[in-house]
Amino acid sequence: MAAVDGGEVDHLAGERATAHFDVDAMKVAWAGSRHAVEVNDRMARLVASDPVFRKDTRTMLSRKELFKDTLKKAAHAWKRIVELRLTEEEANLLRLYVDQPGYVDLHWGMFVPAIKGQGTEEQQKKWVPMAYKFQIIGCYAQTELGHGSNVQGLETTATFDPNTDEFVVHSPTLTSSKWWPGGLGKASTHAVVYARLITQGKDYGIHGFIVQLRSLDDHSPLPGITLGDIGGKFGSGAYNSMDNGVLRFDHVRIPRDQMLMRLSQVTREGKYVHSDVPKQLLYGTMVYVRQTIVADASKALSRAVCIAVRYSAIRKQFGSQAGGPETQVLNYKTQQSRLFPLLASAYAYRFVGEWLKWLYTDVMQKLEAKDYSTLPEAHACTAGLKSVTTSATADAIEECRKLCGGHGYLNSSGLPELFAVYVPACTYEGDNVVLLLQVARFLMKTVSQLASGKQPVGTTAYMGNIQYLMQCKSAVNTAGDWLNPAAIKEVFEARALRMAVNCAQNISKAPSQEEGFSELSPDLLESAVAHVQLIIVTKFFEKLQQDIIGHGVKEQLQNLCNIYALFLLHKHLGDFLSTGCITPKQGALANEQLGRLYAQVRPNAVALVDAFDYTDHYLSSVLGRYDGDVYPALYAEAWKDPLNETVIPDGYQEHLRPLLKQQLKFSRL
Ligand SMILES: CCCCCCCCCCCCCCCCCCCCCC(=O)SCCNC(=O)CCNC(=O)[C@H](O)C(C)(C)COP(=O)(O)OP(=O)(O)OC[C@H]1O[C@@H](n2cnc3c(N)ncnc32)[C@H](O)[C@@H]1OP(=O)(O)O
Ligand SMILES: Cc1cc2nc3c(=O)[nH]c(=O)nc-3n(C[C@H](O)[C@H](O)[C@H](O)COP(=O)(O)OP(=O)(O)OC[C@H]3O[C@@H](n4cnc5c(N)ncnc54)[C@H](O)[C@@H]3O)c2cc1C
Repeated sequence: MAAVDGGEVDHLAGERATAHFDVDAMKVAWAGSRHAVEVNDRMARLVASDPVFRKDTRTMLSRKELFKDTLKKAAHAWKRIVELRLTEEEANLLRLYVDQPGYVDLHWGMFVPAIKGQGTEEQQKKWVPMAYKFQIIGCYAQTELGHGSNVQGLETTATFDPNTDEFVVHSPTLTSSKWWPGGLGKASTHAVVYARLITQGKDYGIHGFIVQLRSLDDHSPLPGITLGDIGGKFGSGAYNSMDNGVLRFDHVRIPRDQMLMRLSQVTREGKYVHSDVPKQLLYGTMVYVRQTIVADASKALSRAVCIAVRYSAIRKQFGSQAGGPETQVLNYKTQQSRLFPLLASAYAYRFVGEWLKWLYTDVMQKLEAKDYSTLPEAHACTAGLKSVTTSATADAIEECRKLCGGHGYLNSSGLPELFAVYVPACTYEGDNVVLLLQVARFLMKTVSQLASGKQPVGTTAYMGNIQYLMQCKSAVNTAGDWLNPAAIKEVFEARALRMAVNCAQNISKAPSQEEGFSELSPDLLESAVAHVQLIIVTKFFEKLQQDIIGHGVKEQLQNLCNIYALFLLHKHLGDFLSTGCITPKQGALANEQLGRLYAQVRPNAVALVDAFDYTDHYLSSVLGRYDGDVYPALYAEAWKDPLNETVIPDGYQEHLRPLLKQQLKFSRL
């Protein structure tokens, strides 16, 4: 079934007819199962057909109107979820297709997971049902005006008072004001607040506390609490639907049992007791969300690519000398070499996101059984993949805007808003550089353990092959040799390992480990990126080993996988050459092969984006319409702008007319 909600004529029918594969089967490969295709399709259509979820005028709304519209949509979504008795999977998809950031994201995405992950069973029994019924609305209040990345540097205090069996939550300085939490500004009634726990005169560092912020009767802030929105953000529409907030506490008292006590407890007497679980589990909610952000990266990227591919097939510029028809811009090799790697990346991120979800579930099961051994790997993978996929996706959305020429700059193309809503993903849930440095630390630790004979496992298992990978030379002789997965994997592994080992050796020459790490941090970032790119390439190859059904589907995915890997090789040629993994000639052969692969993708490009199965409502782009009827839609859209409500603009009488009617006063004019 095609995701049409556009017009009658299919201007892209010719493009669709040239596809060499079964699009419906590709939809299954993309979504993960036939069931997933069906649920996605049903939820997307449910949203698209409901007038409350319209978003075509969103960028023209004022901040207040936009926020109210978000409240309306969230309440309506909840009503539909309850009425239709949607499952959690369906409800989550409904939220996704409503496509408007709002307090519910933080309520479900962070507040509830924080209580589930850090609360005792008793605390979960008390708070989770209320949150599930929306009797309370929660947010995740960690970041402060003065500190975000450095969680251990937060300043808010929660001091235990044994006389009343309460914690006193306080913001001692301006910089300790909570700043940024989504949903905090106007909607939330409660928050999980991260604060320094002080008891019996000692500071035990950061812990989570459930704090009520607003009255459940009239929504006014409770005594001692100052609350507000932190102000307008980048772009029109976009993330301005979210009430990111500021919060200050003036000696606010909460019962002792509102400290989240799964990891550590404070007794009635005020004694601090730490359980035998690693203290990093305090960061568990962030790990969970980073994993969902990787899955979301493929959504955002595929959306931008879908728009750019369809429009590039419609848009024509220049023609034959003989005055023949103009050329579709998609036929230009430059357009292909900019666009097809992004198409391939969308598929790559989709599959690595699927794998990461599996890894996360596996780690959670192990944690339940008190096996904490895979926690560092889970942290490194979520942090690294979050960083690499969001940075590349943000860049890619902007590239798609440029690929759409001037029209890409119009709000009606959908790309400006998509970009504005997406870019903060490079910052929230951990700044991408800070997170890559975490990966680098993990890599340096792994390298240092190699000497002691400890065999690395999981995504660093390749490092165990150090003898071979440090000296191997690629055997690629022809462009076609680059189609061999083993040839690609070998050079990606050798590059990642050699970069990590180089860093480790250079760090060891520094006066101290810390100084060396700091001095080498730009190189460490690149080393971390190389490791993460290897993971993505490897997971794509592993996906191809699975049972993939449908005419031509596997072949298309193989092409995309090769494009993804060879594009990275081309982009980071300096790494591969300087580490001696390949020769300049082999680099040139990879580029030659890339060109051939682009030619194979060309007739399939439109069908490959159709396989994302997006409705026109979700894409919200006149350029990315399923039917390709771009020009009438662009033309009609312009007339909807509030500026066109009147022929003569507001301000004509005051500012334009006097100017035009002025008497010339300058003699020389
Ligand atoms: C319609 C209704 C529908 C309803 C239906 C239902 C709908 C359902 C809806 C669902 C919607 C979902 C959508 C969500 C949307 C989200 C939106 C975005 C929101 C954004 C939120 C945020 O933006 S929220 C704040 C995030 N703010 C950070 O992200 C701070 C980063 N900053 C750090 O994270 C730490 O500050 C940093 C740097 C590690 C240093 O940590 P540190 O100071 O402790 O120091 P060290 O670096 O020394 O680490 C010491 C040792 O801990 C190890 N380690 C560190 N972290 C670890 C970890 N996580 N796990 C394990 N181990 C870890 C490390 O590897 C070391 O290990 P070792 O000692 O062995 O080497
Ligand atoms: C849209 C949005 C929504 C958010 N939602 C929430 C929320 O719901 N709840 C919440 O608690 N927080 C939220 N945040 C806050 C967010 O998590 C932080 O902004 C983020 O973690 C980055 O921290 P920071 O702002 O302190 O950046 P900083 O750390 O101040 O970064 C500034 C610069 O310094 C660099 N830098 C910092 N440390 C290092 C280092 N060690 N080495 C090298 N370079 C470094 C960074 O790379 C960056 O270039 C949100 C933020 C945004 C933008």
